[in-house]
Formats: sequence, C-alpha cells, structure tokens
Amino acid sequence: MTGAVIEEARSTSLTRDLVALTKPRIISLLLVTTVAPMFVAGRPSWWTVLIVTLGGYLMAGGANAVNMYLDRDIDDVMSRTRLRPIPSGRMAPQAVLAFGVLLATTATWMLAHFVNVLTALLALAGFYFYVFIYTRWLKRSSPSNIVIGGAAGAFPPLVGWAAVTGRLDLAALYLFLIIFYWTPPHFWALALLKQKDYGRAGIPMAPLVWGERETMDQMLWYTVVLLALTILPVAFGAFGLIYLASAIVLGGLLLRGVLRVRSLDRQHEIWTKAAWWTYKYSLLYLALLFVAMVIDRAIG
Ligand code: HEM
Ligand SMILES: CC(C)=CCC/C(C)=C/CC/C(C)=C/COP(=O)(O)OP(=O)(O)O
Repeated sequence: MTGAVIEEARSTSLTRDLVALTKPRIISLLLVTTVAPMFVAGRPSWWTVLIVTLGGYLMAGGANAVNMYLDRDIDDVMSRTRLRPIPSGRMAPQAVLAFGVLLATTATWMLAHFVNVLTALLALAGFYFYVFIYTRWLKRSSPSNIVIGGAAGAFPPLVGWAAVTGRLDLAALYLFLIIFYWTPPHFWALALLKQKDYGRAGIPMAPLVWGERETMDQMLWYTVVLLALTILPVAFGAFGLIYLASAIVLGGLLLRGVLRVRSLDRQHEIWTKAAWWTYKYSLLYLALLFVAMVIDRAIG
C-alpha cells in the first residue's frame, strides 16, 4: 500500500471510531423522543428542529463518549463491548474524554445560543445524570441502577418541549414518565440475555442480584404501569382515537412479549428468542408510540 492509501484508511477508521464513541444507533431513538414532543408541544420551525437535533446528538454523543471513558475497564471484559475504540486499543482514554467534553460543551453553547437557556440546561442535566448518577455511581453499585439512572434517558422529551415552549409543564413531565417506565422492560430483556457478561464485569444488574424470576416480575409491573400511563392521556382529551388505538396495540404487543419471557422455560431456545424479540420490539414500540402522538396531533 502507498503512504497515501494507508493515511486514508487510517483517517476513515478514526472517523468511524469517533462516530462509534457517540453510540449513534441509541441516539437515533433518543432523537425521536426529543423531536416528536416538539410537534406535540406546538409548531416548531424547521430551524429549531434542526438545531435541537444537532445539539441533542452532540450532547447525547458527548455523554456516550464520556461513558465509554469511565467504563473502559468493564467494556474490556464484556464480549458485547470489547471491540469499542478504547478496549481495542485504537483510541487513548484521555482523547475520548476530551472528545466527549468537547461535544457536550459545543451542544450547550449551541442550544443556549440558538434555542434557549432552559433547553441547554435540561440537555446538560441529562448529560450529568447519565455520566455521574448512572455511569459513575449506580451502574456499579445497585441492581436498581437502570431504574433511577434510567431517568437520564427520559430527559429528551423535556429538552424538545422546552425548545418549543420555553418552559416545562405537566405534559412534558408525563412524557418523561413514559420513558422512565419503559426503560426497565427495555433493558432487563437484554440484561437477562447478557448475564454472563455482566457477571464477568462485576456489574450488579438485576437478574444477577435479584434473580431471573424477580427481574421478570418487575418487568411485568413496569410494563403494566407503562400501558396505563400511555392510555390515560386519552381520558384527559390530550390525544384522540389514532393515538389510543396505537397505544393499545403497541402496548399489547409489548405486554405479550414480557408475558412470554416470563412464562417460557428458560432452558429452551424459544425463551432466548422471546427475550431477544422483547428487547428489539421495545425499541420499535417507543419509536412508534411517539410517532403516533405526532400523527394524532397532526390529523386527529
Ligand atoms: C439506563 C437506561 C438504559 C440502559 C441501561 C440501556 C441499555 C442498553 C444496552 C446495554 C443496549 C445494547 C447496546 C449494544 O448492543 O451495544 C441498548 C440498546 C439500545 N438502546 Fe438502550 N438503554 C437505556 C435507555 C435507553 C433509552 C432512553 C433509549 C432511547 C430512547 C435507548 C435506546 C436504545 C437503542 C436504540 C438501542 C439499540 C442499539 C443498537 O441496536 O445498536 N436506550 N440499550
Ligand atoms: C438529554 C440527554 C443528552 C440525555 C442523555 C441520555 C443518554 C445518553 C442516555 C443513554 C442511555 C443508555 C444507552 C444507557 C446504556 O448505558 P450503558 O453504560 O449501560 O451501556 P453500555 O454497556 O452499552 O455502555
């Protein structure tokens, strides 16, 4: 290979690593739960949507990069995370930390300057919550880590709402609560499948500490509350029939997935399939629920 070809390959892989540090696939859903609430809250300009999307990406991406810096020891032990830029030796930890802080600082400036200060502060609060409360503290110390720490992932609707209205109100907190109750069934479905990884890394995830049965029971309770929470706004007239039908069908499928995981024999391949399905479907569920809110508001 010539020097120029080697140089080009190196810069392509650096770009790929920088993008990987932000966990782009996770951010895609975080952005759905940021932008959809903007259209529930009002009629945002495309400029505001663009800036919030960009600022939201940078803030969440910065949080994820700092998470990879702080978790570099455990990421090295788990098969799911071993190939990330730090454990694989492709990036220096300090460089990753600097990259994460740079992204978060840029996002704060951008949101404060082009949108409003409350939006910037809420996004920054999400960053701090994820980095310090979840990653630094609860992830390694409590099986309830993702319940309390999961609140970080529920900040995006607050950010979107504040960007359009300049304030927070009960409706925004309600969307926060929906994501809060969604997180346990989303994550524990995966945690049940990745127990060996978490055990090796010494992370006290619920299935390892409480046991599988208790974790699956808790998943069920969170799902039942989630369903009630998602249907209730219709009773207050916040949404119409399109949203109601979507919430019932989408929620019913999630409930069915959790019930199957809970009832099947864990020694069988079919249980593994059901847990994977529930984890994957939880992602589709949240995206479609938020899209249904927007469609309902637009044409309902
Ligand atoms: C504390 C709360 C949460 C925890 C502990 C958690 C944990 C995880 C983990 C460990 C994965 C697997 C990632 C991988 O394979 O590398 C995952 C996947 C994912 N999570 Fe979560 N999650 C949380 C909250 C959220 C939130 C709030 C969202 C968005 C609203 C979200 C969106 C996603 C998406 C889109 C994926 C799929 C990524 C892919 O396919 O590569 N998660 N989550
Ligand atoms: C408003 C704003 C900027 C909010 C930030 C929210 C944010 C980045 C949420 C991410 C939630 C998440 C993917 C947790 C998984 O972390 P993990 O450490 O358990 O996953 P891992 O093992 O794959 O690293």
